[in-house]
Amino acid sequence: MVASSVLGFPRIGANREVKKAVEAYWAGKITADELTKAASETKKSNWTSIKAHGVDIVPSGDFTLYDHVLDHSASFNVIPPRYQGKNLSPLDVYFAMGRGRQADGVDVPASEMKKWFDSNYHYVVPEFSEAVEFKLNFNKQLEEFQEAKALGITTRPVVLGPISFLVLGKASKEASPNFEAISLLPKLLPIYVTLLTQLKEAGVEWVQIDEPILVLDSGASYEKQFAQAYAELAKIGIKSLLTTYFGRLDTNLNFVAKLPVAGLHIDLSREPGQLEATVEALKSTPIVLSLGLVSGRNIWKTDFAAALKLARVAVEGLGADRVIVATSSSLLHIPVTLASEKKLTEQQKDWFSFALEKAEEVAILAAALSDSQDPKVASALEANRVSIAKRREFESSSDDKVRKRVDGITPEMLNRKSAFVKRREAQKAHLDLPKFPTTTIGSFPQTSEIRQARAKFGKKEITQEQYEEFIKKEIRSVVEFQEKVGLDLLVHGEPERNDMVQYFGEQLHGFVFTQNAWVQSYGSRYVRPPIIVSDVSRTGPMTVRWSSYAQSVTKKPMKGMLTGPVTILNWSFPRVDVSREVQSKQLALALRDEVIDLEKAGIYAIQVDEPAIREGLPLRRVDWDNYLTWAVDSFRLATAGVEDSTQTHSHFCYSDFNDIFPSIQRLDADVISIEASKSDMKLLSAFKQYGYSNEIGPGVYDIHSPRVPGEQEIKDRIAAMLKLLPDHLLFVNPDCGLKTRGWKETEASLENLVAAARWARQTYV
Ligand code: MET
Ligand SMILES: [Zn+2]
Repeated sequence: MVASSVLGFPRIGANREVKKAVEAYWAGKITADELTKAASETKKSNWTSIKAHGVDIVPSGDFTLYDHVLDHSASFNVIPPRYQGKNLSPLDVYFAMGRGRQADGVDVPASEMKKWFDSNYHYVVPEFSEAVEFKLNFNKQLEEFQEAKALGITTRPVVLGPISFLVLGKASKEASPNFEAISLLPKLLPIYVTLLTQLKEAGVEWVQIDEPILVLDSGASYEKQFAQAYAELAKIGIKSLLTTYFGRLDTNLNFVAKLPVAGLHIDLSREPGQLEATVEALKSTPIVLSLGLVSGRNIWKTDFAAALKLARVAVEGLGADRVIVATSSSLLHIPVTLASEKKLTEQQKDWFSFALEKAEEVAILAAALSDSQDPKVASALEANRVSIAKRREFESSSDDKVRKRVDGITPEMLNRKSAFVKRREAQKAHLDLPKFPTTTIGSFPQTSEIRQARAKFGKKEITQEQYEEFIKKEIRSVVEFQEKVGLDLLVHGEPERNDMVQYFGEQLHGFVFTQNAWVQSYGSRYVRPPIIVSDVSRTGPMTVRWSSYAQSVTKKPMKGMLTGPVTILNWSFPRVDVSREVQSKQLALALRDEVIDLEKAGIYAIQVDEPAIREGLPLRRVDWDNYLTWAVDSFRLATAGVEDSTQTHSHFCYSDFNDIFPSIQRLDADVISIEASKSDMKLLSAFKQYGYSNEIGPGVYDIHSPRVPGEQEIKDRIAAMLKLLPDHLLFVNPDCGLKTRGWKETEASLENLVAAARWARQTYV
C-alpha cells in the first residue's frame, strides 16, 4: 500500500484566526490562556480536516504562533542575552525575539529575519555563540502529538533537523571571530536525543526531520556532521523521515542514501529529474521514499496523470510499501482553502488547489497507486483529467499576440541608444539636477485617511470622481511638501497604491485576485499574492495620469514610479505551463509600453523598482547565470525604450546584493537606489571590489524605524560613501519607500537629509 502524507499545513487558520488572536494578545486584549485556546482551535481544525480528506500521515508540531524556527530556538534555549533577565514570561520572551519589545521599560529590537530559502516566508534567524547552553525548555512536538492524540488522530511530528537548524543560524555578537555554529553540533545532539526519546516514549512511530539545507550547494560540506548526527539519532529507535524540499539533492544523494534513516523525502514537484537516481540509490537500502509530487509552493491543481507516471517509477523500483505520496514541502506557503473564494469564476476555481484541496490530492494519488477500487478514486481521477485538459486548452488559446511579441524581442530592444556617459550629459541638460541630488524612493506615508478613501471607493461609497479628486489632493500636498523641504527630484507619493505588485496586477491582463487566499509572510504578517493565469499584457496606461498630474503642479522634475517585471513575477503565484522567463518578459513588454508612455507624457525620470530581484535567485549556483540573464534582460527590456535624455532609476532592498553586484551593474539603470543602512557599509565595499559606473544612491538612513536620523549622522554617511564612490555619481536618498512611516518623522528626517546634501555640495566642490 502506498501511503499519503502532508508535510505541514498553514498555521494561520481558515479566516486568519491566528493573526487575530496573536495581535489581540500583543494588544493586551486577550490572555495567554485565551491565545493558547485560539491556537488549539486552529490546530484541531487542521488535523481533523487533513484527516477527513483521507490523508494517512498527518503532521503535528508544525504549528507556530510566530515562526517555526523561532520555536526551535526558544525550545532549545537559544535565547540571546538581550532578551533575558527582563522579567518577561517565556511567551513574551518568545515574541520579543520575534518582533522586539518596547514597553514598560524594556526596549529590545527584534532578531534578524531571513527569507526561508527561495520562498517569501521569513524565518527568525537563530543566534549562536560558544556560550549557548542548550536545554530543552519545552517539547512542542510532544505537546502537539498528545494534543492530536486526544482528538483521536495519530500524527507524525515535524522537527527541523539539527544540521539545518545550526546552519540557518548566525554567529551572535557574543561569539568569537572564527566561531561557526556547526561546531555546536556535539552539544546540540543530546537535546535532539531527549526530544526524540520523549516522542518515542509517547508512542510516536515516525518523525519527519527537515533538513532542507541538503538542497543547497553548501549542504555538501556537512557530510561528516550528517553522518555523526543521524548515527546518534538512529540509536533512539524512532523512525525518521529525512526531509528535503525546494530543490534537488544532486551529489548530496551519495551520502544521504547511506545515512541510517528510515525514510527520505524529495521534492519532485520542483525537481522531477532527481527521481530515477534516488530510486536507484535507495534500492539496496531499506529506506522508504516519500515523493513530493503535490506542490507546496503553488496553487495549481496537480496533474494526476503526470504525477502517477513519476510515482510508478518509484513503486516499480522499491515496491508499494516503500513509497509515500506527499506534498512537496509544507503547505504553509499556500492559502488554506479554495472554498473561501466566492468571487472566482467556476473556470478559475477549476484550475486551482489550495492546501486542503492538496491534502485531498495526495490521498487520491496514494489510493490510485494502491489500486483502490473505490469508485470515488476513479471519478476523482477522471475529474482531474477533465480539469487539466480544460486548463491546457485555455493555455493554448491564450494570447498569441503577446507570445509573438516575446518571440520577436531583439537584442537592440535591450539596449539604450547610447552608453551611460553620453546619456548622463543629455540628462544633465534635461533635468538640471544639482550635485548630490536628493530624492525619495517613491511612497509617502499611507495615512488612515488614504486607506479609508480606498476602502470607501472599493465599497462604492464614494464615486470614481470623488476618489480621483482625493488622490489628486494627496498628490498635490505631497508635491508641496517635497518642495517645501527642498528635495530635488520629486515623486507623486503613490497614494493610489494598495500594494506595489497588486496595483499593477489589477490593471494588467492575465492576473487573477483572490478574496481570502492569505499566506504567511512572517509572524502575523500575511500577504495575498496575485495569480498569473494567462499571457500578460497591458490594457492601457497604468500610472501616466498620476505622474503627469504630479508633474503639472510643479516645475521641479517628477520621477515616474513602476514596479519591475521580476518583482511582479516573484511576488505572484506564477503559471507552471510556461517558464518564469517568458512570464517575466511578457511583464517587461507591458512595462516597456508604460515607460514609453510616461516619457511621452513629459516624465523624464522613471524608476522601475526591483526589490525582489535577489530573492528569485535559484538555490544552486550553477542555475544562477540563467536566472540572472533573463532577469536583467527583462529589466532592460522594460526600460531601454526611452531617449538618452530620460533618466531611468531602479531600487533594491530587503537583501544583501553583494553577490549579484555585477548583474546590478548590467541592468544599466542610469541611477540606482539601494538599501545600505542595514547591511552597513558592507555593500559599499562591493562597489570598490567590482566598481560601479552609473549613478547611485545608497540609502542614507533606515526607514524601517520611526527614529529620526540626525543631520550629522547623514553627513557622516555621505562622507563615508564618498571614500568609495566618486562624488559626481552620488544621489542622496532614504533606503526605501516611506509608506509605513508617519508624517512627523518623515518631515524631520527629510529636512536633515536635505541639509546634509547641501553641506556636501559646499564641502565637496
Ligand atoms: C519595497 S521597495 C518599495 C518601493 C516603492 N517605490 C516605495 O517607495 O514604496
Ligand atoms: Zn524598498
